[in-house]
Amino acid sequence: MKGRTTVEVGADGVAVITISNPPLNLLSVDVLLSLKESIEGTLLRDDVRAIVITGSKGKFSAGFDVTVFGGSQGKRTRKELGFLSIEFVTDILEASRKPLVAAIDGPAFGGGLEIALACHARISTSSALLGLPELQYGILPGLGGTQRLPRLVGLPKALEVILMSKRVNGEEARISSLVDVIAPSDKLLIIARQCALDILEGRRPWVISLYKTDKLAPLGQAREILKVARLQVQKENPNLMHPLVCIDVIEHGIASGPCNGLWKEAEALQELRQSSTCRSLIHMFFAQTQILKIPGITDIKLLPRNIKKVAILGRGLMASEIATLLVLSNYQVILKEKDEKCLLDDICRVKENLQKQVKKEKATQEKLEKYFNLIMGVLNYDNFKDVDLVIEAESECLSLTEKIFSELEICCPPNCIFASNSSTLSLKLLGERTKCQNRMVNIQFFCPSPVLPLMEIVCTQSSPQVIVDIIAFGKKMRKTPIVVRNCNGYTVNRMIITYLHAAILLAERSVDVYQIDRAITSFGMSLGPFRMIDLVGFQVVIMISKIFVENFPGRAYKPKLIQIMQQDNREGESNGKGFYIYDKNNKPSMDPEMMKYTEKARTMSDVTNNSKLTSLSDREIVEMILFPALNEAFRIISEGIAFGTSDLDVASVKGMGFPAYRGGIIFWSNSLGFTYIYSRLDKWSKDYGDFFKPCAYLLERASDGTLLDQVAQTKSQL
Ligand SMILES: C[C@H](O)CC(=O)SCCNC(=O)CCNC(=O)[C@H](O)C(C)(C)COP(=O)(O)OP(=O)(O)OC[C@H]1O[C@@H](n2cnc3c(N)ncnc32)[C@H](O)[C@@H]1OP(=O)(O)O
Repeated sequence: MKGRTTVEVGADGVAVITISNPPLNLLSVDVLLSLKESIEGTLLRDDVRAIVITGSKGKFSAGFDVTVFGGSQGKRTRKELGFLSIEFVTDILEASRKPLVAAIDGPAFGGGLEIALACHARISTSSALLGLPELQYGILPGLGGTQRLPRLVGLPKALEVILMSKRVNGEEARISSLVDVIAPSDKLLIIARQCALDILEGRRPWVISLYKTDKLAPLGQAREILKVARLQVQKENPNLMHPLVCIDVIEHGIASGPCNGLWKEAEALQELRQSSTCRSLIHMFFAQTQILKIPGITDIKLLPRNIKKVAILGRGLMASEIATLLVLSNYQVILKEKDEKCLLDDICRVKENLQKQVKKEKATQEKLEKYFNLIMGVLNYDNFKDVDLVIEAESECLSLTEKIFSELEICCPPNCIFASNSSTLSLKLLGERTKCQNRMVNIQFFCPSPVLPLMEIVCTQSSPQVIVDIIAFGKKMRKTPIVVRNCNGYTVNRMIITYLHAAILLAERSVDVYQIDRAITSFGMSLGPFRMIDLVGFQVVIMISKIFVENFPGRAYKPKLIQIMQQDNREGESNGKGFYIYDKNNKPSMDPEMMKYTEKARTMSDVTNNSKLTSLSDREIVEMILFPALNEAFRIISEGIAFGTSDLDVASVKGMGFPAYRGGIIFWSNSLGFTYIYSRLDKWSKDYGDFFKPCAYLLERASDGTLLDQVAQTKSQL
């Protein structure tokens, strides 16, 4: 048996039942059966007057072990379906004739929180974290959460928590009545016991969440709220069914009564847990825990050193973007620029970026002042004596950067980490020319940063300690760090630039730019390739394309289209004109002049209008654009640049905007089959050139039929 519950009865007549399945007290059928047995046992004992449920070692329960979802368990009978949620949680736990109180510390997620919701009161520490994150796994709360939460906190708040998988701390939970009392950790059990006795003796109400009605709006009003929620989720994720199913289940409970709602919830869970969306999202969950298991680095018990002060060597836009990210995570920042004017421009941009946070209600004006005071603008190295990390975002020129790093070696403390943000310079060459290669890394951020939260840490001779420090630094900035080995063009850029080049290749051969963006976003990418080029800026894409063509002359595509457009003063969103035209609120609209540029590019490339390409279906467009990126991903794996295929799955989702519900680019490719991918690329390479030529590694996989990353695969097959 994995996990169990223990019972301790005190002299006050209160039984404390503790869920124990370390480290997170995850739930399983075994744990729930043990909980059922413990509850039934205490209900029978005359010396027990009331019951407190808690979790061992300060952790209530992080919910169900999600490895039980995503498989295909066949059809279940109605009785089996409702067994845990109805026969146990509702009919035994919530219906208990002795009061039950949940004492919550640490995580109370998913099924863990749902058990607490069925108790007659909840006592929590202020730092506990509560949430129903099931939608993140393509399922819905399945132990009554869809019915009890709206009745406890009201429909709008419940929708916010469930649909956005929002985690709230104890304090926030108290404000919304999800929690009844806040208690310090060391008094949690004492207060919970007292609360249970208070309920028994009528000093506190005996609340059965499932039958509460005071927080529920009348049916008509509730339907209006649910209608808005449906529109919102359809707008945000048109390809996903499960959020809509969840809303239907909530509505069913409001319209037909909570017991009917519980049955509908159980049936929906059974259906959703077998979906490919569920399998893919669970794979993503494990891939994210996998990426930071780096042999020889994260498994040698190194503790991250505390990075407090960060210096940025400026280069306009990027320097101010990084400075904004840093102050928002409470780092002290020194921003160094080459002259007063550039410094002033950078500082103004940081201020503007921070103001946007206030506009979006992500920060208050008061906090903004605090953040802003964390920045010091300088023109020399005088204040670099105690910096922990320097991020060089100044030069893309090797000799200049080399000079900067040798100056830094003199001005900074001996443990200071030197990071470059260059997208083009060879970290290896740079390292070899300085004395500090063991404390040197490259850090890549991805644009637009709020949509693409990836942080790529590129290392050559970097010491494990430095990598561990930078991983912790990235996490503190709420980034998803992945660690890769150094290579020309850098890992994620290699996939992204191939993806963008494939789109340009099609556009230069008459496929409509806007049809491409539509097909790609319908597939689920957060941005179409042309919208992405506009956002990143033509200048950057041209620069990275150049590096790519230099480094991979045999297979790189040489795009003409963006240069032609740039000559016509198109830079992307930054100057309001790119593949789209932008209004003053940066809202894009299609540009009727686009054809002019694609025709010119076609003439320059000497390619003719190809009727096969102009009649491509959306699916064919998606494959012609994503398979080359996949091909590049296979090369990256075969070169040993990534530590595991999970890195590329996470990188594609967090750095390219690949849909998480397809499990990342490699997981998706496993589902399509390598023989198919190989045959498509092979055919296109004969028709349109070596850009599409399948790599040797893909040929091997197509021949022997093995899946990639068997370990991650098995873990997610559940
Ligand atoms: C029927 C019900 O309605 C359905 C449900 O209950 S769905 C489940 C809802 N629960 C969740 O989503 C919780 C997800 N977990 C988390 O957010 C975080 O693990 C946490 C905040 C609880 C703790 O974070 P942290 O202390 O950093 O630990 P973390 O490294 O993430 O996890 C420790 C290990 O537990 C695993 N784990 C965490 N939650 C898990 C879960 N729900 N299922 C399976 N494994 C889980 C992690 O993969 C990791 O495994 P590893 O040691 O092999 O790498």
